[in-house]
Amino acid sequence: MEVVTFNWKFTEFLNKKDHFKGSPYILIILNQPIQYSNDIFHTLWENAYLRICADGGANHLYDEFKGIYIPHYIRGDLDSLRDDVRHFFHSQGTVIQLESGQESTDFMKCIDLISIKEEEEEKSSKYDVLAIGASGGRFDHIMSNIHYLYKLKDERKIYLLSEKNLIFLLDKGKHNILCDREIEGPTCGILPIGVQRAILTTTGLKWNITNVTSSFGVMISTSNILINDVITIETDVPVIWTVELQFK
Ligand SMILES: Nc1ncnc2c1ncn2[C@@H]1O[C@H](COP(=O)(O)OP(=O)(O)OP(=O)(O)O)[C@@H](O)[C@H]1O
Ligand SMILES: Cc1ncc(C[n+]2csc(CCO)c2C)c(N)n1
Repeated sequence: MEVVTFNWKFTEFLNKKDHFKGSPYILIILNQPIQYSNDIFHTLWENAYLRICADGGANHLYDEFKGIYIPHYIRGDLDSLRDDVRHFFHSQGTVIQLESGQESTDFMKCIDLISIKEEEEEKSSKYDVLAIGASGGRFDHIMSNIHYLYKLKDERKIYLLSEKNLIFLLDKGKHNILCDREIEGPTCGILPIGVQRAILTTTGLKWNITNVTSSFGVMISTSNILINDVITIETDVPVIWTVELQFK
């Protein structure tokens, strides 16, 4: 069985010891306060292939950085984008796209844009997405952001990144997660969201399990602790991996 490896190497990436050599990613700024230090945000921004604000995400970018960072696109139903922010970014060359459908969120509308760009570029592979601001604030928004990890799991890798958490989906199968314990951990969790139950086998954690059934109302692994740099997880259905982040 194929083993899927996740390797973010946050420290190397954020210290810019090395130019980012991972797969190219697209940065989506969601409508939440941007809580990173300037250095970290700068690195996330600089290394992105394309930068997109989901509607009111642009307000935060503008308020936080006073127009230093100009996104390629602002997209959404534009019910959150302030007029002063719209005018400023428009004057700086940002493409502002109104998509008024009320069946999908502005996050999803931004991902639709990425698919459109990939078709235009006739790309055979899909860009990874790094979405910031996905896990704070409104619970329905947080769940919707996680829902899109499931919906798009066969299409591309999406990472939800906040100042405190990294969240991504593990599809059914075997995974090696290479953790950078300078920044990731100590706590982590495996969440069988959207499935009836998952049968899990793990190594590298303080509380490992072997062929154990995990489901809400029975047992879920939260407040677990990384004890190795490499965590292995085997699951028979998709589950959510979450790890605490402590940026120094
Ligand atoms: N409080 C929040 N917590 C987590 N994610 C959020 C939150 N607010 C917004 N987002 C994310 O940012 C995106 C853009 O925000 P925006 O406020 O424009 O939302 P929306 O999709 O128009 O939904 P709504 O109209 O219900 O607010 C959302 O689609 C969502 O992914
Ligand atoms: C069953 C159902 N529930 C809620 C919505 C509303 N909704 C979902 S995404 C979205 C866009 C937010 O900008 C809105 C308004 C719907 N359409 N269908």
